[in-house]
Amino acid sequence: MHLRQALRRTHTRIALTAVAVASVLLLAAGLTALRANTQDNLELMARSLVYNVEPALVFGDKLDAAESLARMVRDEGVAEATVWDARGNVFAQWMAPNWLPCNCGHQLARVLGLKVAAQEVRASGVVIGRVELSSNGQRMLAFLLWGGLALMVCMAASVVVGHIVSRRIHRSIVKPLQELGRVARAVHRERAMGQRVPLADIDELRELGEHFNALLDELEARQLHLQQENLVLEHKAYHDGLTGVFNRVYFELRLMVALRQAAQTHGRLALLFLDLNHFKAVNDNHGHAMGDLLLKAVAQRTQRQVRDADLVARLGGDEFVVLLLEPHSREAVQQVARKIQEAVQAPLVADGGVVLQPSVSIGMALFPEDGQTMEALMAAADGAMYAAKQHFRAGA
Ligand SMILES: Nc1nc2c(ncn2[C@@H]2O[C@H](COP(=O)(O)OP(=O)(O)OP(=O)(O)O)[C@@H](O)[C@H]2O)c(=O)[nH]1
Repeated sequence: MHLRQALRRTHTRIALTAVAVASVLLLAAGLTALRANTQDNLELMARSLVYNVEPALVFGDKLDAAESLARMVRDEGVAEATVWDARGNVFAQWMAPNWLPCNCGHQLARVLGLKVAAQEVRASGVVIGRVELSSNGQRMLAFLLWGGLALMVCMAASVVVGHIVSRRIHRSIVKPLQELGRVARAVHRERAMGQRVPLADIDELRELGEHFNALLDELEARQLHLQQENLVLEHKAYHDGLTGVFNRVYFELRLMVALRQAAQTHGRLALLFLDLNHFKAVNDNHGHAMGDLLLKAVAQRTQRQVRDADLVARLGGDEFVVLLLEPHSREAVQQVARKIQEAVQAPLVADGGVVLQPSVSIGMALFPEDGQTMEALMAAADGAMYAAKQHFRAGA
């Protein structure tokens, strides 16, 4: 069952019970008071009748007694009024016309214990007759009917009010709870950390919403921190710390994938191996920092000579490698190698006016003709670079 239905049901039950209990108690109290008042009235009227019918009894004037009866009790809620003579015979009588299909008022009066009001008629201290009055109970019946009607109206009003109250409560309690659920679901399923719950009007729920939002703030900050850390770690894992180009791990991964794809599509690949000449002398003569500067310059200069899709990596020390994807021909690769060599070997002016004259040996290998596995291709490029270095040494 939904909370809204439960609230509506509970409110309606409480309201109906309260109205019913209050109405029954009020009706009971009202009837008791009315019964006492009716009994008093009957007694009072019986006493008045005694004085009015006494002359008629003394003179035996039944007509006058009947007129007195009718005149006095007609509109006073009396069911039956009887005057008895001293011998116990009916001297005069008046009976109220009954408009109702049943004798409900009279029966109600009996149920409520309303007694017949009786008074003796005396003349000169001698009992000459008796007067008896019984109530028709119609005032009490009317009270009961109007009270019942009012009870119905109150109950209908309670149902309406219960409905309105439950809707208000639903809006102020259930809606905020639904919002909490919606945001929690979005965070859980879609990792939507940017979502926040709107704050409710009810203090306790607003406090809950504030705590929830604070928790989301913290989670979002942690997630951001983790993402940044992951990026840094990923960068560290695949990049060379000094030069910023890719490292050996990443190069080997990419070469493996490129070889597989090239084998499937009958494509071509080219590998250039670079090794600086006499790099040790730079370190020795100008210091390690100058050596680092040269390594960074070599990385940048090489990177500038290739396309974005190609890959430059530092294998370690003064060794670099370039992976060229889909080269047109061996001549095209040789041309790229020449461009790289020219760029790297341009003079490098360091701070303090020191001018370095870098030199590099480059070896190349092509897939598939020079090697079909990663190891074979790298060995071929390394061999070619070694041959170029030997050539350089022989010339130097
Ligand atoms: N500044 C600097 N030097 C490094 C770094 N890593 C390696 N080296 C040095 O680079 C040099 C590389 O050695 P080699 O390649 O044998 O020296 P080379 O003088 O270039 O010898 P050839 O290649 O035969 O011409 C070594 O002296 C290493 O100490 C680095 O990160 N920074």
